[in-house]
Amino acid sequence: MKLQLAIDLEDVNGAINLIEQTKDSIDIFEYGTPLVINFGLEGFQKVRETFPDVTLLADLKIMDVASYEVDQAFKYGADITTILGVAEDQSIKDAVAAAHAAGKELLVDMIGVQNLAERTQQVDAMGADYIATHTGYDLQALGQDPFAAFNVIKENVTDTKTAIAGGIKLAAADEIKAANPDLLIIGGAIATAENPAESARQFRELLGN
Ligand SMILES: O=C(CO)[C@H](O)[C@H](O)COP(=O)(O)O
Repeated sequence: MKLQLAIDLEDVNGAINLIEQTKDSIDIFEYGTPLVINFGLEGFQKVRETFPDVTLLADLKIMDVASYEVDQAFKYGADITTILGVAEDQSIKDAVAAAHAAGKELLVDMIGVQNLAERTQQVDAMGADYIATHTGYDLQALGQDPFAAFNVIKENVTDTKTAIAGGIKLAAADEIKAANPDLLIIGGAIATAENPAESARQFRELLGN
């Protein structure tokens, strides 16, 4: 299981500071959508220039014009980018093709997908690298957690790696271990902790690798 830190802060220097504090414990750093919206890929480039060797995911949540947007993410230094599972099939196929032509990876974010089992099978057949269940902040506020949805994804993939995101805390250690995703995505539980380095270290210890 790999550990991804989702950085949903509102400033690039804060993101850089957080990476510096946690980089010994984290496999993949996510340049979150709020950073994309506020500072675009030029902000992302600053993170890449500061950390040439870390694995960076640009959370673009692409919906259309997929090959162009995927290409842009990689042009600015991303290793992985994201498209939404509710996008058109053609967009997801174009995104997979563009990512693999660049020798990079694509994560399909299933936020908002209603027919999860069927859509997971369809996306799995399109050749994406990761399929992620994602309970967004708006549903987290209503008390939903991502583990039930994650099991639907896990039961319906063949080769695609699985990921889970959305309000996951260390208190869910047993559920995390039982779910055993390929990629565990943690945002606020590390980023807004009193001691992010220690929180990241505790998640790393839970993963046991
Ligand atoms: O993509 C996101 C929001 O759209 C977040 O990065 C994801 O939900 C993980 O963060 P958290 O653990 O704080 O929910």
